[in-house]
Amino acid sequence: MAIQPITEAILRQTIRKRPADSHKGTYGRVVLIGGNARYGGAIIMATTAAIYAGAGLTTTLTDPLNITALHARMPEAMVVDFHDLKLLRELTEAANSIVIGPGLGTDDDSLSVLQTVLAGVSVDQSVTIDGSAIDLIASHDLSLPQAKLIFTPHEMEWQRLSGLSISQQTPANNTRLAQQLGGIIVLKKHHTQVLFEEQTFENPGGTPAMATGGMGDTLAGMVGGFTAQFANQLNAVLSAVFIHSQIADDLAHNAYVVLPTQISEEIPWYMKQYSLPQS
Ligand SMILES: NC(=O)C1=CN([C@@H]2O[C@H](COP(=O)(O)OP(=O)(O)OC[C@H]3O[C@@H](n4cnc5c(N)ncnc54)[C@H](OP(=O)(O)O)[C@@H]3O)[C@@H](O)[C@H]2O)[C@@H](O)CC1
Ligand SMILES: Nc1ncnc2c1ncn2[C@@H]1O[C@H](COP(=O)(O)OP(=O)(O)O)[C@@H](O)[C@H]1O
Ligand SMILES: [Mg+2]
Repeated sequence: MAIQPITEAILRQTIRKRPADSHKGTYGRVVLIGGNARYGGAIIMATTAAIYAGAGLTTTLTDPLNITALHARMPEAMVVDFHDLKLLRELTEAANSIVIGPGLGTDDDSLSVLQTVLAGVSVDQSVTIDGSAIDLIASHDLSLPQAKLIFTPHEMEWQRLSGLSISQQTPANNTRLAQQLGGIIVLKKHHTQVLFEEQTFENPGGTPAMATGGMGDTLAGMVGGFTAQFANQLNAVLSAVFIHSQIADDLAHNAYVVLPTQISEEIPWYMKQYSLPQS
């Protein structure tokens, strides 16, 4: 099947005006898990993006070293030590959308956290698997739960997960491996592709001004926020991918580099534009 572009029409169908009779519970409980002692910034950026993307209630489970920094930047987030596996399981089970992996790391503690999350998720939950969580699944050959799975690998992470070297990552090979894995695959690169069943979408936007650590962590948080709010999971993911790079392209008109946190701050303005009736 031909590769389809992600279009603004998909965003207009997805990001709708909020009903007046609604509350934070209407817009989803997002739980994000990651950020070890070395990579605290990754989970802070993912959490920031989920909140700016409109998640109703956001809880982050991370290494205790990151709690003060996250609270200082995002008081909207609730924060818990990810070593408390009982609480991790409880919070994960209560979530609509889970994001696991930004800055999680790949040591034994990280593996226990990931295994606890994967054991607790259920079919109705969205689970976005990013960064270190992809690496752990690949290196430990972990079995995947029945849930609405979304993987967000860059090309090297896709190599580890699929076994396809970057030069083997052709459309036909990618589709075959994506179907074997199941779920939605966001293959991040210059023109990011989104694979679901037999369909492949390509993001028309994106700029090398985005090549800054944390840019993918930000996308993972946006995917968490959008999948919590918008029922059509494929359209939610396509919308997150499109807006993420559209903001970057707009900022890059006048800026040599675009920071991940700058993207997050712009998300509500772009969502508003897509939610307005077309004149
Ligand atoms: N501030 C923080 O806390 C941050 C924390 N972070 C966290 O760090 C963890 C590890 O994630 P990671 O992505 O940094 O490392 P890894 O998976 O080894 O990938 C890099 C290797 O892949 C290769 N490569 C090939 N193609 C590529 C492509 N298209 N895009 C990207 N890379 C590509 C690349 O090749 P190179 O050209 O550099 O030789 C290199 O060999 C993860 O949990 C993440 O969330 C980061 O987000 C940074 C900010
Ligand atoms: N040259 C580029 N053109 C378009 N998008 C890019 C470019 N370089 C990086 N990006 C985007 O930035 C993000 C990088 O993701 P990732 O490597 O996971 O970052 P990190 O783990 O540091 O947060 C992806 O969304 C990717 O599409
Ligand atoms: Mg990444």
